[in-house]
Order: sequence, then C-alpha cells, then structure tokens
Amino acid sequence: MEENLVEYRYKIKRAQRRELNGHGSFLVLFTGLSGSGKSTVANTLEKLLFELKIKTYVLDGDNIRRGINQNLGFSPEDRSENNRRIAEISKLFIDAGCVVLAAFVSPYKKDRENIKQTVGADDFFEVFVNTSIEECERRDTKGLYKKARAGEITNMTGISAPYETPENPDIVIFPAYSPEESAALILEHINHKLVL
Ligand SMILES: Nc1ncnc2c1ncn2[C@@H]1O[C@H](COP(=O)(O)OS(=O)(=O)O)[C@@H](OP(=O)(O)O)[C@H]1O
Ligand SMILES: Nc1ncnc2c1ncn2[C@@H]1O[C@H](COP(=O)(O)OP(=O)(O)O)[C@@H](O)[C@H]1O
Repeated sequence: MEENLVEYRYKIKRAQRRELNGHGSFLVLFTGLSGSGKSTVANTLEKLLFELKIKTYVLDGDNIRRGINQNLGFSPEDRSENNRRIAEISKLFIDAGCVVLAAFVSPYKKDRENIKQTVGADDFFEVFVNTSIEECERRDTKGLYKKARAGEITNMTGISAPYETPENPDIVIFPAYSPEESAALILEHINHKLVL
C-alpha cells in the first residue's frame, strides 16, 4: 500500500447512516458451487427485505465480473483478487448503511476469511448453499459443466478446481428448501442484525 496515504475521516459516520435508515447494515455472503442457487436465494431474500423497507444491494459474481472485475479470470490468484474487491465494495455499502447480499462461488476458505476480516466479524454472515456437484451439474443452467467436461473450460469449480466446504457457516441452505423457504430462514437468522 502507498505509504503517503492518510485516511480522511468523514463527518457523517456509519452509525448515523444506520440511524437514518432505521436498521443495521452488514454483509450476507452466499457461497457455493455454480448453479447451487446463490443468486436465486439472494434475490428472493432481497425482495423480502425490500418489502420490509430495508436498504439492500445484491452483488453477484457474474455481474461484477462483467464490470469492475472484467480483467479477472478463474485462477486461484484472480479469484482471490475478485473476492478482495468484493469485500472492499461490500465494506463501502455497509458504510453507506445497506444490507449487502453477495453471491459468489468464493471457493477458498482463506478468501472467505479475508472477506470476513475486511468487513469485520460483526458485519458478516455466511450462507453456505449446500447443493451437491451432481445436482449442480444436472441443473447446468449456463451449460458451463458441459463445457468443463468437454475440456472447453479449465478451472471449473467442482470439476477441475476445488471448492473448500465452509467449516463454520452461519447457516446452511439445502436444495430441499424452496428459494422462499431458504430466504425466510435466513431472514430469521439475520433479524437481530437489522435491529439497531
Ligand atoms: N471456471 C469457472 N468456475 C466457476 N465459475 C465460473 C467459471 N467460469 C465461469 N464461471 C461463471 O462465473 C461465476 C463465478 O464467479 P465468482 O466471481 O462467483 O467466482 S469466484 O468467487 O471468484 O470463485 C459463476 O457464476 P454462478 O453460476 O452464479 O456461481 C459462473 O457463471
Ligand atoms: N431449492 C432451490 N433453491 C434455489 N435454486 C433452485 C432450487 N431448486 C432449483 N433451483 C434452480 O437452480 C438454479 C440455480 O441457479 P442460480 O441461482 O443462478 O445459482 P448460482 O447463483 O449459485 O449459480 C436456478 O435455475 C433455480 O431456479
């Protein structure tokens, strides 16, 4: 990091923004294989929160990679950098008073740990979307698994790149739950974080 940088202390603080919004702000990180249901559940939860007049924002792997992270691929180093930037973006949104719903494969334990450290443990909630590789491959919503099996995609998580299962997620979601059930369950578990 550049050593001649001094943090400018903003006059309006995070606590004041939370007060203005009337609710807490934090990151809900959805991690799991491609096709596990991260985006579906994150967007279903956002709808529930939106209806409760909670200020939210969804950060989704595919979308972020089409914009700010378009220079990154799927090597372990690029995934780490992708996750690092997501953490920093989440931190800004949390500072702005929003509940951030981030849906990323985030396959490495170290990267998820770094995200937690960046936003702070109190402002971090980890959702493991525990859908098996077999089920994700059966869904193959984007045709990526087929391409990976054909050798057209390298570094495909679950096929030719690892997914390190979360050891201590705050909640685990299974495919037996409908997206609505999953969202409602997560809401129950994050409710206390919303209360100021
Ligand atoms: N090789 C490989 N492995 C995994 N995923 C791949 C790959 N290539 C492309 N995609 C698509 O990119 C999305 C995953 O990007 P993420 O930013 O979430 O991944 S990571 O956290 O940096 O590992 C992922 O989105 P989701 O399907 O929503 O998970 C895929 O659509
Ligand atoms: N119980 C479930 N929960 C979430 N998604 C499910 C479920 N059952 C089937 N699906 C389907 O699986 C797919 C998951 O895709 P998506 O949400 O984009 O996953 P990811 O963001 O993890 O890649 C969607 O087509 C969704 O409709």
